Amino acid sequence: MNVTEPFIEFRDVSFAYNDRPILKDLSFQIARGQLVAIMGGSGSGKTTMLRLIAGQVRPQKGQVRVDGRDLSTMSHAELYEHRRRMGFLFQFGALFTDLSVGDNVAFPLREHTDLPARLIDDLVTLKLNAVGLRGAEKLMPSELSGGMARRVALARAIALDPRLMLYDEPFTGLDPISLGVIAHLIKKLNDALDTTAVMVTHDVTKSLEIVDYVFFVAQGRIIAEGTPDQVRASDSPWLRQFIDGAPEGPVHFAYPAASSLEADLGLEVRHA
Ligand SMILES: Nc1ncnc2c1ncn2[C@@H]1O[C@H](COP(=O)(O)OP(=O)(O)OP(=O)(O)O)[C@@H](O)[C@H]1O
Repeated sequence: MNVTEPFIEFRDVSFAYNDRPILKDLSFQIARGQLVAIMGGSGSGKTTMLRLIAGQVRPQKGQVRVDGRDLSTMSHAELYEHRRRMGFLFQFGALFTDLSVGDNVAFPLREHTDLPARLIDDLVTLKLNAVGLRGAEKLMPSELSGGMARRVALARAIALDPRLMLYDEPFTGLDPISLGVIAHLIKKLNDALDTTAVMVTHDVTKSLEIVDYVFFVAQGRIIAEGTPDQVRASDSPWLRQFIDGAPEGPVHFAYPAASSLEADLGLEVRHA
C-alpha cells in the first residue's frame, strides 16, 4: 500500500529477540482509517509487528512511525499517551472475571479519565449498545457465551475511542456464527469510529470479507500484499495454498528452512 500520508509506517525495520532475527528490513505503510490484516505462518513475526506498533518493543534498526512520529524518539510520557489512544483485542480477549460486564467496560474509563460516574455509565451503555449487548451490564463474565465475552472485550477495547486498534487473533475459539458477528462488528466499528486497525489473523475467508488490504508475512518479510480482490485473483501457488488451506503445496512446514521461502518458491518479492 503506497499512501501519501501513512498513519502507520515501517521503514527498513529489523527486529531480533536477543540474537534471533525475527523481522528483516521490513517496510510498509498503512493509510489512516484502513482495516488491514497481517497473515502468515506460525512464528513469522506477526504479533511482533503489533508489539512494535504498540511501542512495547523497539526495532534494532529502522523506524516504526505512527501518525508521523518515530516511536523510538518518544518520551515515556508520550509512549504512554500513544498506548492510551490505542485499543487492543487479543486472543481470547480476557475479561476481569470478578468484575461485571459493565465494570469491565468502565475499567479503562475509570483508569484513564476523570469523568463523572454518571457519564461513565452512559458511555458504558453506548459501548455495549455498539456491540449489541445493551442491557447486559450486570452479568458476570461466567454467565456469558464465548461470543458474548468477545463482544464485551471489544466494547472495552473501544471505550476510550481509540484512534488505532490492534487485533491479535480476534476470532480464535469462536463458533462460526459468533466469528461472523465479531468480524462484522470489527468492520462496522472501524468505519463508524474512523479508526485505523491492524489485525493479525489466520482466518483468511472471513478476513477477506472485511479488510481493506492484506499483508502476507513469511520469515520476517512481506512476501505478498494486496486488496482482497487482488488476493483472491492471485495465482501465486503460495497464496493459493494459504487461501485454500490446502495441506499440500509450496509452503514448507519443516523448521528451520535451509533457504528463504521466496527463493524456494521462485516468488517475486511483494506481489499479490
Ligand atoms: N518475548 C520473546 N522472546 C523471545 N522470542 C520470542 C518472544 N516472543 C516471540 N518470540 C519468537 O519470535 C518468533 C515470532 O513470534 P511472533 O509471536 O511474532 O510470531 P507470529 O507470527 O505472531 O506467530 P503465531 O501465528 O504462531 O502467533 C517466534 O518464533 C517466537 O517464538
